[in-house]
Amino acid sequence: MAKRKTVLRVDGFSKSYEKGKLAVDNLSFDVKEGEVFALIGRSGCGKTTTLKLLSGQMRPDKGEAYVDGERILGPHERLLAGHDKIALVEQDYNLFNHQTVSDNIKYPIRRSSKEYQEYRLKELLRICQLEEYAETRPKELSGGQKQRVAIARAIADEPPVLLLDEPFSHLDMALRSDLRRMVKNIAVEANICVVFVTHDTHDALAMSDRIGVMSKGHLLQIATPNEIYTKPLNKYAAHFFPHCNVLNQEELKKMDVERENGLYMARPEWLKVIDKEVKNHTAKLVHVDYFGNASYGEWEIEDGLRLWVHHDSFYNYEIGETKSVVLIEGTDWWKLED
Ligand SMILES: Nc1ncnc2c1ncn2[C@@H]1O[C@H](COP(=O)(O)OP(=O)(O)OP(=O)(O)O)[C@@H](O)[C@H]1O
Repeated sequence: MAKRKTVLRVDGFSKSYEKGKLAVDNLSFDVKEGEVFALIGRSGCGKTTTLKLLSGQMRPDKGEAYVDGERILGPHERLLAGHDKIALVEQDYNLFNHQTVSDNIKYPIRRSSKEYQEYRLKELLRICQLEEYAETRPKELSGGQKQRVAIARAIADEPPVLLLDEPFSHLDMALRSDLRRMVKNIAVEANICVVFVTHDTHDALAMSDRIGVMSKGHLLQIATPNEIYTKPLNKYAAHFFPHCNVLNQEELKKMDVERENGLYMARPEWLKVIDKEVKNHTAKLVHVDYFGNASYGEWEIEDGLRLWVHHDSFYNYEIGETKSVVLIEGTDWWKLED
């Protein structure tokens, strides 16, 4: 595959609101053309502040960002807020409710020729699946449709970078799936690099090429969704995905697993329930989280030692039932850093 060029480079961003308390702490990352990059992390870890620094709403105390090699200016260096090369879609969409969808989308390119405006509008209505709503006003649209208009308007002027703040937080599961696909298509088709912040680990895993895990203002780990899921750096990154098993050396010993001191992780899919009795692996089912297409069973191996196990949709275990829980072949406990 051809090497993609870096479009956005963030170099050592730091920002504090209060003296001595860094909201963003020496943050560096880069995003390539056509790439979707997710920033995930617990509430208050600095995700929104990072987007505000990037979108030019706020000035970093330290550090710089570059788009196509050109330093982006802070709000104190510009007459108008924001950047032409970086578009931000905020959670509340900020659409013009008294104008039609078409007028909203054409707003950023209103100074271009009429021919270009019409050509671009047609293209954006198609990409964002809004053709039938061209003459509708935003107040008559659903949340998902409004989100699509906001994205179409943000990319109208062909910015190389698109920032999305919690893009799908108001939407139901079916719509989220459609929009994830749309954003991914936009990134590839228009060669835009997309940075989005989210609390939703499904959105991050399903949509991004790489994920940055933030903690207390800094980036803990940057990796592909698969690496983040299977090889998280530490307990914080591991627990970002629910139903995660993190055990220490002593706990592993109870299952005859000998390891050096430290913490170890196994995803629920790495474990399975078998009928055969296996010494030190017998477990009682104490709880089930049911999701329709699958479920997660909490199995108690010893008093207090519980493991989450992924069950497929055909499981028929009863609470209180005793079986054995073992690792599936080809998987192993993953060592986490402190
Ligand atoms: N305007 C502000 N004044 C003072 N402190 C702020 C301000 N905005 C954010 N903070 C603090 O900065 C830190 C980072 O906040 P930020 O909103 O960037 O986090 P976040 O990861 O986006 O959180 P969430 O997921 O809840 O939106 C937090 O400790 C927050 O309390």
